[in-house]
Amino acid sequence: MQPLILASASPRRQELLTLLNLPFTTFPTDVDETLPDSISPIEAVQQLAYKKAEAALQAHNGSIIIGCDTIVVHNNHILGKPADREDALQMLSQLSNETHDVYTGVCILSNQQTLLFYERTEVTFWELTQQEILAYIESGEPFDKAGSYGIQGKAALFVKGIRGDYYNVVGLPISRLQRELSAFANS
Ligand SMILES: Cc1cn([C@H]2C[C@H](O)[C@@H](COP(=O)(O)OP(=O)(O)OP(=O)(O)O)O2)c(=O)[nH]c1=O
Repeated sequence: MQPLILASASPRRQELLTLLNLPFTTFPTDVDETLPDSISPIEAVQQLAYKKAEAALQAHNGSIIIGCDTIVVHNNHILGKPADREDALQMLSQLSNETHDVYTGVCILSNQQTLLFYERTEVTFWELTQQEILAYIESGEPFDKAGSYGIQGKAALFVKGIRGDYYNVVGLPISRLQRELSAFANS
């Protein structure tokens, strides 16, 4: 197989990809993640995953690249990473006592082929008090995460229920990726 490269700075994605038992290296990209207002969540995550993979392929011709993007969607609003504490407070208050969707788009890209897919996971939060939200923001955990929370961290305590792949929420739908990657390598 051609060299495998994960186009990501996320340590969580890196850790999850090791589950496949395949040698890989990482190449973080710095693409502009601004989205047009009218874009759907499915288009948004796949478009950004493709952008990240494409940027990495330019630097690693001949490799197989994996690019990913994760967003939170509540009431048709796309929530990315919070800009500041105020933004995190607003997002977490919005998610309290509600169900939202987490979408991760994945792009597998080589010089010859492009494969795009996405996974959606439904997450329901308990009702959160202002005090709980402020303490969570104080922990610093929200700032590099879509929707201002990490299900794998202290925000585990916010989660009443989940439907779909847990690892998709963390940023990499690893079981689907394994299947898509072997289809990609065999086609
Ligand atoms: C909802 C949620 C998101 N996240 C993370 C996954 C992603 O890393 C991040 C969303 O930002 P992304 O832009 O998808 O990824 P990133 O900037 O961290 O890494 P890169 O672009 O280099 O691949 O939010 C969690 O870790 N836990 C969660 O529960």
